[in-house]
Amino acid sequence: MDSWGRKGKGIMKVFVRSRPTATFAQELIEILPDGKTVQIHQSKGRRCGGYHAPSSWCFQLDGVLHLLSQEEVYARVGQEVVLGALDGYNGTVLCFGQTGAGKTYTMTGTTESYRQRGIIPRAVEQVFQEVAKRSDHIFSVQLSYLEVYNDTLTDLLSTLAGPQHLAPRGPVPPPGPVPPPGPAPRPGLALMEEPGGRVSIRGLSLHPVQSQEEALDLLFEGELNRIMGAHAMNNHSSRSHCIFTLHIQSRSRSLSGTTFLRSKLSLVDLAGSERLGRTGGAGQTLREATHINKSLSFLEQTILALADPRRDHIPFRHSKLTHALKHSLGGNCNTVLVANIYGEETQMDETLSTLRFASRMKSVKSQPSINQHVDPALEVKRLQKEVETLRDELSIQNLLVNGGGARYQPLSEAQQAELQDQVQRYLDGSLEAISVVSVRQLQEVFSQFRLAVQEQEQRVKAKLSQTYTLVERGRADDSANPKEEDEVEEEEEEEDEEEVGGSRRVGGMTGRARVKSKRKKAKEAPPSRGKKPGAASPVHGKALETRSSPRIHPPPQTPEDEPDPPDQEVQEAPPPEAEPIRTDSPPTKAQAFEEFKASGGAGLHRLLRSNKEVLQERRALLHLLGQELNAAKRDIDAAAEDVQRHRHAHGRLRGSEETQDVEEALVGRLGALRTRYRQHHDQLGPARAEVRYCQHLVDRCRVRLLSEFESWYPNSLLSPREVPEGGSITPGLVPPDRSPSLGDEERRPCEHVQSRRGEGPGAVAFYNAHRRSLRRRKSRRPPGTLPNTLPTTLLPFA
Ligand SMILES: Nc1ncnc2c1ncn2[C@@H]1O[C@H](COP(=O)(O)OP(=O)(O)OP(=O)(O)O)[C@@H](O)[C@H]1O
Repeated sequence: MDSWGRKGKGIMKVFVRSRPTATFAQELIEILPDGKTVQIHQSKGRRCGGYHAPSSWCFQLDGVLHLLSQEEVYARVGQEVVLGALDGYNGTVLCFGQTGAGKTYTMTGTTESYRQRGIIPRAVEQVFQEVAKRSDHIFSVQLSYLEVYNDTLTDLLSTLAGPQHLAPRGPVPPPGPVPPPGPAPRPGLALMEEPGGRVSIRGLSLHPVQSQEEALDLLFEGELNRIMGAHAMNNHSSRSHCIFTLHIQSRSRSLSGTTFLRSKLSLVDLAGSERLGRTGGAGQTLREATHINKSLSFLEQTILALADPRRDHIPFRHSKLTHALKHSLGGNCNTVLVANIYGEETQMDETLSTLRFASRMKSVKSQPSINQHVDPALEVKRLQKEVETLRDELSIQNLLVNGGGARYQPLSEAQQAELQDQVQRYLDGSLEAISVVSVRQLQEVFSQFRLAVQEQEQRVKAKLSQTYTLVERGRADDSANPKEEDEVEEEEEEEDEEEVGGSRRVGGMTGRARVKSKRKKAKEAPPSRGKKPGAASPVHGKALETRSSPRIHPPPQTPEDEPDPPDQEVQEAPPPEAEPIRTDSPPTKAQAFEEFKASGGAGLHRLLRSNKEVLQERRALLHLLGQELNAAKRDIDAAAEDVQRHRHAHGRLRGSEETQDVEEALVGRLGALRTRYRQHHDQLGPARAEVRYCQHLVDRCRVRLLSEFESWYPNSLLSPREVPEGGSITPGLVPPDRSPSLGDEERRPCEHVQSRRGEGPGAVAFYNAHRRSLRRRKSRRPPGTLPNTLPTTLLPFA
């Protein structure tokens, strides 16, 4: 699929969008039939009649979005940029224009209506739809929301906990009055220029998001925190510039892919340009307007500099806004500008100035390029594999062309013995030179020399010790238990065979780590306890007993290696068979676990068992494959030796046809064996991955079974007074009188959401996020105060 965002034509796209109004100045604003040109005619009353004053201006743009719905606007403006961002191109959409011309409506839309949502929520929806479609890639999406107000940076999402921060957290505020709603000030927020020229904002929170709903939740949270104000031109005016950024990272699922893509999609709602006299502001509003105009004027200067090929310095650092947007204007970015105009006669001066800005922006060049990065760890793996393949190829080539002198595979035992013999003969002087044709052989020769030197040293030491009756000590301890390694392997195997035993694996160690720990403990234990089953504490004894007879399903118990035993009873009680079960007391945890497996946890238990069966099957296959691989390797060594032997024996008769046939047959066999080896080898990786995955599933099932048991145990088997305070309750077991129920207030929006499901695939996520933002707003507003935002109107104001 080819599209603008990915072809990267190198010029910014500029659209004009007009705010609908009943008194649209049709005589003065003419939209030509090509849908791309706007002509502005000077009103007769205002024409100054001078020689230089033109009576009309013509602006050629990429499209005029007049009376178009939000959906149509997004299709023209946003869709391609978003697709580009998912393919690794940086993308920016900016809304610019006079105050009240519809920038926020275009960028965010109304948060109450799914149909009238703007570019940001639509972009979020498209990103997650595409992520779901592109199943051959793994995506990660993070977002940030920055506000530039009076040339100060604010994190609009700092009210939320949990994201990554690049700056240290601010000092703890002293006790005092409750702060007003909105983001807490983050003194650490600062623009940083990294080596290589990349601009980052220290302290701006980055929020990982997994779904459209999560992202919208954050968008609406940020909207709550934006600084809004009312003035004569707009009741609900954004007094700041806002930059909503999606940071997208993707990598191919294929194991051979070592690169990943990282792109930024910046969606910018600029504050409105305004004539100070017309907005009627004073004090705070006037100060804000001065800052807004100043930063927009710097933006314009920056854009003019970007558009001028003779300029080698671009004044990005003049304002926080341009500095933050350094890589979002031109550069390697797909940039789209929406110039919002308010087409009433009284607004003609502002309209003209917006259109002039738009046409200047159109001449800014950009060079979009994919932001591809190499993952060093994966690259090393790929290169290692390539070296292995090349080595194989070299050795085959050498065998076929030069008669197989040089070898690039590890040396066989026979070859090592041959070299050892050569080294010995060389050392005792019966051999003039050692013939070496590969680096591996050279290394082997060196290690044979080292061995020879070490042996010589040993001999000298032994002689000396005999002479001076020296006794060598300290070796006995090391070989105290030669079977230990084997036992470890066996124990490890049995660990895997073992049935789930209550809470013993939750939070504990796994596999080899557990065995090592046990071995260490066994060493540390007093000698009288030894390794005898049952000699230690009951639980310890039981655990060991279980190992010696893996077919008996052990009851759940706390392993001795678990850091915090959850239940004293299980730790200290004698084994079940030692104490008769008291009918008037609750069953032990071990018995309860058996019961749980037969009742509430039966499904999970069955799943665990079948997963384990699959795991065992896969392991057996892997084992078989390993054996076949070893056999193939041995066959190759034998066949290579046959070839050598044949050449050695028939060296002088090489020209004879019969000898050649035999040699060809031997070499052919060797080739076939190598192919078989490679086939087995290729299967090994996927087989190992399968085993790992099955093991992962088994582990998850275990953990799930245990955690469900932990929830089930106190509620099902103990009387209510025995339920520990704060003990968890499994949803299915909650008594009806304790079940959580939705209040009227909660239920109503749910019904509302249900009824709106038909509006579109993302409507439910949109309304869910909206509902949550309303709740947050309500909970933050001090009692008795009015909402801090006014209802959004769809009608033009008078
Ligand atoms: N295309 C449109 N369709 C319907 N209503 C619109 C449209 N454009 C703007 N409006 C309405 O006009 C009003 C002002 O729009 P908005 O707040 O988006 O302007 P703005 O350019 O962001 O202003 P400011 O710079 O002061 O923040 C809002 O009530 C909005 O709903």
